[in-house]
Amino acid sequence: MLKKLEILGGYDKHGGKESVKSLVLEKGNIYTIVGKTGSGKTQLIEDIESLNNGEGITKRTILIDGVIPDDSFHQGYRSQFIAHLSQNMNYILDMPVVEFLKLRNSLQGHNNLEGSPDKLLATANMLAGEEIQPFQLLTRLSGGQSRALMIADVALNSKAPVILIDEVENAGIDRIKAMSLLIGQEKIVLVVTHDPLLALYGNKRIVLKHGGICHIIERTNEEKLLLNKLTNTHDAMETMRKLIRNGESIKGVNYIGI
Ligand SMILES: Nc1ncnc2c1ncn2[C@@H]1O[C@H](COP(=O)(O)OP(=O)(O)OP(=O)(O)O)[C@@H](O)[C@H]1O
Repeated sequence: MLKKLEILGGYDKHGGKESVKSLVLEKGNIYTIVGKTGSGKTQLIEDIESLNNGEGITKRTILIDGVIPDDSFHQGYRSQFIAHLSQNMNYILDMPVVEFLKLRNSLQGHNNLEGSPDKLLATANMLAGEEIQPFQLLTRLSGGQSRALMIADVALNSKAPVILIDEVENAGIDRIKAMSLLIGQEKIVLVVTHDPLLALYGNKRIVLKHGGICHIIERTNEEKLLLNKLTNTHDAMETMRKLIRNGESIKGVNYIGI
């Protein structure tokens, strides 16, 4: 059972040593990864995903519970250790959503209740802006619906203790619900984001510059209060979005925080 993941600093794009020599990531925490375009956010996610062993362009080293994972770990367990939600859509079959989920469960031989097709669909629909119908074809899902399905799948079915998420803000899903769904599972969650609400949602922010981790910001009490206000604004916006989408007028919304 994973206790901690550790990133040992490597080199930035200019060949300088990263200011942060070691960063320990613990279970039950969300870490957001922030920085300008091209600062190396995705590269950091890739280093973690590939469990970089001091090589590659950044020369970072990823330790699992204090040690470099050996070859047998890479061959046998790595894919179950890390779940990566990216912009890519990996479902390629063209069949109704519910049939696909049933087929997948039977192929994997786990008909456990957690990931039953009905529960997975209901969970995905908590996140998707537009409801996914059970008999909708997979290839007809919108980007947001696909994303919602993948996040629900990882939250309910994946045993991976580490989750890497590359930019969910433009995915057309309720990003705060998605985060709370994932964080409820005692996992290490790393999220690349430019969104202040998501950034403040994390306990720590990993700041990148010129390809190197330059510092770690702990969320302050002031930011925590701000997060509450932003969450109220977000909830009000979501309610209004639904009303507008349904062709209704905006009334009776709780405007606290706006
Ligand atoms: N430490 C490093 N040394 C050398 N090259 C690096 C380093 N970190 C990142 N790069 C390279 O810099 C380029 C930009 O990095 P990356 O795509 O990770 O940036 P990003 O912050 O995710 O950008 P965006 O916000 O635009 O998606 C990539 O080609 C990446 O491989």
